[in-house]
Amino acid sequence: MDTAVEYAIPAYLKLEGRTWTATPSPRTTASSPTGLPLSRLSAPYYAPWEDLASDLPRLIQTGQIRPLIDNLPVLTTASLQSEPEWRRAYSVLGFLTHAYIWGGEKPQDPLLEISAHLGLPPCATYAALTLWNWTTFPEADVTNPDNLSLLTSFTGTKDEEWFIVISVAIEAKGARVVPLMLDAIAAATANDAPRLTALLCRFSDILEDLTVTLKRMYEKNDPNVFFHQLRPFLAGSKNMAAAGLPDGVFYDLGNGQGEWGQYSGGSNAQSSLIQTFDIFLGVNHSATGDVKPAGTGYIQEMRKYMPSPHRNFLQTLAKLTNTRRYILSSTDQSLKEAYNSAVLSLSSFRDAHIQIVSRYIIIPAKSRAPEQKTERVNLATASSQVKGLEDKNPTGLYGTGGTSLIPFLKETRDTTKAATC
Ligand code: HEM
Ligand SMILES: N[C@@H](CC(=O)c1ccccc1NC=O)C(=O)O
Repeated sequence: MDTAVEYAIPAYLKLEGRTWTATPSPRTTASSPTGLPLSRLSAPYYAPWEDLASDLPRLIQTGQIRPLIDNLPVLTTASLQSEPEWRRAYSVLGFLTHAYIWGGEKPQDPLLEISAHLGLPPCATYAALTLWNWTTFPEADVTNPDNLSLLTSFTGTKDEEWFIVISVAIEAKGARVVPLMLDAIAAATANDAPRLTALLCRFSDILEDLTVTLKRMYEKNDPNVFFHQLRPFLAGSKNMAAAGLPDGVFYDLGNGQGEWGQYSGGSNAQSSLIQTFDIFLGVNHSATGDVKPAGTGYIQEMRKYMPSPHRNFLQTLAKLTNTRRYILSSTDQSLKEAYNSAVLSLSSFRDAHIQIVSRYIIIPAKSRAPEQKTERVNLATASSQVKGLEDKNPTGLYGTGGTSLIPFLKETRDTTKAATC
């Protein structure tokens, strides 16, 4: 296996500690694999959390999850030692939180502390559900979703597993692009147009390969299972009045104290990968997506739902990137062509994604739900019933992040395309 370059997240994190100006040797980010997400907190102290997490589908289906979570002891973070342990704790508590809210509210101090430690909000983000929630076997090619499996699941279905591991495989493949982009920035700085052209062509090839992996979503994730069984659990607590959470979720701090919070649900928009590509190519989505506070778009807002090192990486990359400026001022025709096809490969990725959203959300939302899942369906479509939003979106459908899906996704696709020169 191609060592740690293939592990998206470790590669990102390793880049954190570097200065990014010099051309890295292709293997500097690959020297030592950081390893897989921790599959279990080994300290017996945390067994109450792990035992519920490992049996989640059954406990949800049999209606036992709420009383069991109510009776959980309030554990402290004192026994969390390594960063992988903090991440595992975050992932497990993210699952328990959403299982409690949607499977039957009361996340306690540890989740607030753990999320503060990681620079994440106290809910099931993409990091909890995806980045820190998979495993594989020794020597496996982690860019192939067939080799990946899930640690914690809401439904216990293959469909849920496939939905998540497709993203993990994309992260792993996408990690290869990170050193490539840094090389490209260095090439632009050195006024080396032929090298920049070659790197942009490789960028396009990898992006096309990511689209192939994205389209594998259809293989083992049934749209009806996704929409009716899984998706309700991914929903957040923001704009969820119609689902019965007018004020969001109460975070109990104990001794009668607490506060209400509203958070977006989990979404791949909370992955730093695609945003890295946008920043590198100079695609600017700042006006895209209608979220408060005014002046910041949804894509920008979603950075708050990323682990803080990812957020910092994006910020630094935005300061460093010079490729688009360099290409615009260049007269080199093959460089411009290479840049345009890189941009178009990213907009094709977004096109394939829009088709997936039609298949997995728009179509199932129109069809009738299986009998026993009626209540779940209400939850699945609840965000579309939020008062005041219907008029803006005739399809009545919203992303887990609360955006009106298709118009928003088409806008990000069109903004991408518009970057061609
Ligand atoms: C069944 C599978 C999927 C469905 C139904 C789906 C649905 C959606 C929806 C509704 C949004 C709108 C905003 C939001 O809710 O955050 C969104 C955004 C997004 N999704 Fe997906 N998604 C799926 C899989 C993926 C995968 C595998 C990726 C992998 C990279 C991905 C990448 C993104 C990105 C980057 C955004 C932010 C918008 C953008 O940058 O264009 N999605 N997705
Ligand atoms: N925004 C999507 C959900 C989504 O993309 C997602 C949610 C949790 C974990 C990973 C996700 N994305 C991709 O595989 C939706 O509206 O259904």
